[in-house]
Amino acid sequence: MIKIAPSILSADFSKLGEEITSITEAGADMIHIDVMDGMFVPNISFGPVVIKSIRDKSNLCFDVHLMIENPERYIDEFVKAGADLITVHAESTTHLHRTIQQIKAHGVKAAVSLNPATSVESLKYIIDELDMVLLMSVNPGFGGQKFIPSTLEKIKEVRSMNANIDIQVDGGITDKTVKGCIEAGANVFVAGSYVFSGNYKERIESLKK
Ligand SMILES: O=C(CO)[C@@H](O)[C@H](O)COP(=O)(O)O
Ligand SMILES: [Co+2]
Repeated sequence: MIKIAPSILSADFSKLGEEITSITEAGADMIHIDVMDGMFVPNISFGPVVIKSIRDKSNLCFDVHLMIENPERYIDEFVKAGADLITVHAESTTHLHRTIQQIKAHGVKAAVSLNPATSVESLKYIIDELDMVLLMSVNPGFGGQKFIPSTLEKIKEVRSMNANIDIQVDGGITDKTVKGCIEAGANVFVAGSYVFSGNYKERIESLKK
C-alpha cells in the first residue's frame, strides 16, 4: 500500500497548526517532521517543543526524521513530544544498534536513513530490527532539491534484502519521480515542496495515482 508523508518543512510556519490540520484532511497518511541541528546538516529547523505544540492537530502518525548528530541524546525527548516513528541516520551515530533498541524500548517504531552516498551494506545487520528504511534521494538539509536517480538502484537493493519492510523515499518526490520509485519497490513517499506548492488534496492524490 502506498503511503504519502507530507514534509512540514515546506509548510507555512506562521500557521503550522492549521497546516497540519489541512494536510490531515487532504488525505495524508503520515506527517513527516524534519529535525535539523545545524551540525549533521547545514540547516536548523525545529525540536521537541514545536512537535509537542502541534501533536493535538492530527491523529496521524508523527514520522520524525532526525538529522542530528548523536541522536541517542534526544530520543526520550522526541518520544515525550509525541513521535510515533523515529528515523535516525546510520551516519549520525556510532552505536546504531543500541540507538534502535533505545527507540523500540519506548514502544515507538524505528527506522534507519541512509544519505545518497551511503551503501545499503550498512543495513545488513540491522534491517531485521527495523520497521522502515528511509532512503534519502537528495542530500539532507533542505526541501526543494532535485531527485537523485541512483536512488532507484538502492531501493531495489533494499527490497531484495527484505520483502516486507516499509521503504520510504525522501527528497525531490513529485508526480514524475514517484513512479520509478514504486516500480523499484518503495511504498512510502515524503513530499514537501510538491504537496505544499499546490492544492494539498490534488497533490496527494496525484502521487497515489
Ligand atoms: O529530509 C528532508 C530534507 O533533508 C526532506 O524531508 C525534505 O523536506 C523533502 O522536501 P522536498 O524535496 O519534497 O521538497
Ligand atoms: Co525528511
